[in-house]
Amino acid sequence: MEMILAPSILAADFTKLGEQMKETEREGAQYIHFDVMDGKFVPSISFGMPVLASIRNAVDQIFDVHLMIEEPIRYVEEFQKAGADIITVHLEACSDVKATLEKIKACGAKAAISICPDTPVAELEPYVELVDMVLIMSVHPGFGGQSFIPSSLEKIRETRALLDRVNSTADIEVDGGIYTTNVREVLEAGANVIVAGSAIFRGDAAENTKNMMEILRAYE
Ligand SMILES: O=C(CO)[C@H](O)[C@H](O)COP(=O)(O)O
Ligand SMILES: [Fe+2]
Repeated sequence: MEMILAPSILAADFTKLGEQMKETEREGAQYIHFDVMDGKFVPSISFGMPVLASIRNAVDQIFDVHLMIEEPIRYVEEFQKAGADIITVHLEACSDVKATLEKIKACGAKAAISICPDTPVAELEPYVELVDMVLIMSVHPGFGGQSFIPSSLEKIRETRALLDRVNSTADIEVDGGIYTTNVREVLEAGANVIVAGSAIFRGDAAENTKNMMEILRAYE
């Protein structure tokens, strides 16, 4: 299975964002992770469609858009048009999860579902056959730079067991507090898409990507 790195630009230096994204691309990061926050589902506000559209063509990486917004069904079409390849919505944020996932697929993007640290994996069960990816949050969504919550490892194992039964081709992405020091445990638990913000963009993005990719490739 291909191990994928998704650098989260939330932690990037926005005065040189294009160049930093290119550095991660040159060193082998296959995705760019784009965190959208609405100040309601999560306390903070980040960026939205115009920013995505403006950076979309700076790189050829897959744009992995993580919507931390209430009722994301309202915006999936606009994010797809702005350049999203994968759109992740939170189970906790949707009044109709199935309709939201179907709308993502209908506009031509890949659909993913995420759960917060306090939401049990069992709640994913009705939706896993509809998705291309499950995102397990390993921090409470809303901010970069937090510490990895250790109980996430058991949730990753449970999700892998669920997918083995229902949708074995789906990916498991994990997001929050992942560094070269703990990424091995996350991969060993069954994840194959790793989001990393601070670990990539604090310091030398090229060097950090290279080091993370070296670990990921050893698990392929
Ligand atoms: O979704 C997120 C926060 O809600 C971010 O993707 C995540 O926090 C990445 O940042 P870091 O690697 O610094 O923890
Ligand atoms: Fe994220």
